Amino acid sequence: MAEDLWKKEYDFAVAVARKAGAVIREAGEKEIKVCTKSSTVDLVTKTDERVEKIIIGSLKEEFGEGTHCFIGEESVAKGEPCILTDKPTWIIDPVDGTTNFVHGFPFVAVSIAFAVNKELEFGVVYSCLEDKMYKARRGKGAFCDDDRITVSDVEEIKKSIIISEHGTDRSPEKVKKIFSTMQKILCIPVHGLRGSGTAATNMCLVACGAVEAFFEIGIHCWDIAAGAVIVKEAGGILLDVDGMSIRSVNCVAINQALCFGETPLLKNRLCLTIQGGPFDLMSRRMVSANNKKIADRIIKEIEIFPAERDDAPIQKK
Ligand SMILES: O=P(O)(O)O[C@H]1[C@H](O)[C@@H](O)[C@@H](O)[C@@H](O)[C@@H]1O
Ligand SMILES: [Mg+2]
Repeated sequence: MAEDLWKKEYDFAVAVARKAGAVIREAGEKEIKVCTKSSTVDLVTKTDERVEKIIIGSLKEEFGEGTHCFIGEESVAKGEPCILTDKPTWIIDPVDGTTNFVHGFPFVAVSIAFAVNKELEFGVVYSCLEDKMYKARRGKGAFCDDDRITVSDVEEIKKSIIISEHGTDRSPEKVKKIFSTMQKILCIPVHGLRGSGTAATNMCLVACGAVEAFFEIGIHCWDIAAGAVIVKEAGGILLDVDGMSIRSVNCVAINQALCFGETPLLKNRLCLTIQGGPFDLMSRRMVSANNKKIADRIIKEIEIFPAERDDAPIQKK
């Protein structure tokens, strides 16, 4: 019988995600709930680092040191490289929804993905305060616990709920673009705009059909790697917002745009359209949706801002 490739790693990832979720819940009980809210919010929780160490330690113990590579949010924050090679690689966000966790806002997820030859083989997202285990293996469907999940069949943008996040950057120029995008999408109009505070959970909500699309500019590979497999295996689509293509050229408008920058009037005359490109795990931009029609419609409204690629060379300080 053909070997069920990576099944052992997948099953172990589910078990480790559940173990990590229990640690997060216990930390919430011990560290968070016992404090007054104001002191909690100031708490710089070390739970993220502790949980990532538990996850990576368990994987190394099970599969051997040096067998696999690791990309973990906390390890990268400490200077580890964020480069996806052909080697079997774990991509880990130990606590997705850190701000939610500190506030006791009930959406916190453990996100564990596994890639080989730069292809995502499986993803596991454990929403640990809801006790929901979302999981998917490439080519084998997506599940929440033992139930098969599929994306929504809605095609009309006006019947859609779109989910996104404003991230952690509060620089005025980025905040302006983020909220201008959200305003344009809301006023299409769509049925609603939501945000759970964790990208991984947002993508699982796309996969189970609760919302039609999730997008975020500035997101990291560890936030979305597992959710990407789950959305795709649930029948959804993943795109990069890869910039503008000019449908028709108006030279005067081009010159004006070069002089004055793009304005709404010019954008129309320039007939600029933002196209969705192939999903790029490291690009810091992503749209996941139930279908291309919904994805393309919201991509048109997204105002991109630059975000250094996750796999960009580390600048020597
Ligand atoms: O909780 P994180 O692992 O930091 O990721 C969050 C991020 O903090 C938040 O700002 C949003 O970008 C969410 O989509 C991420 O999951
Ligand atoms: Mg995260």
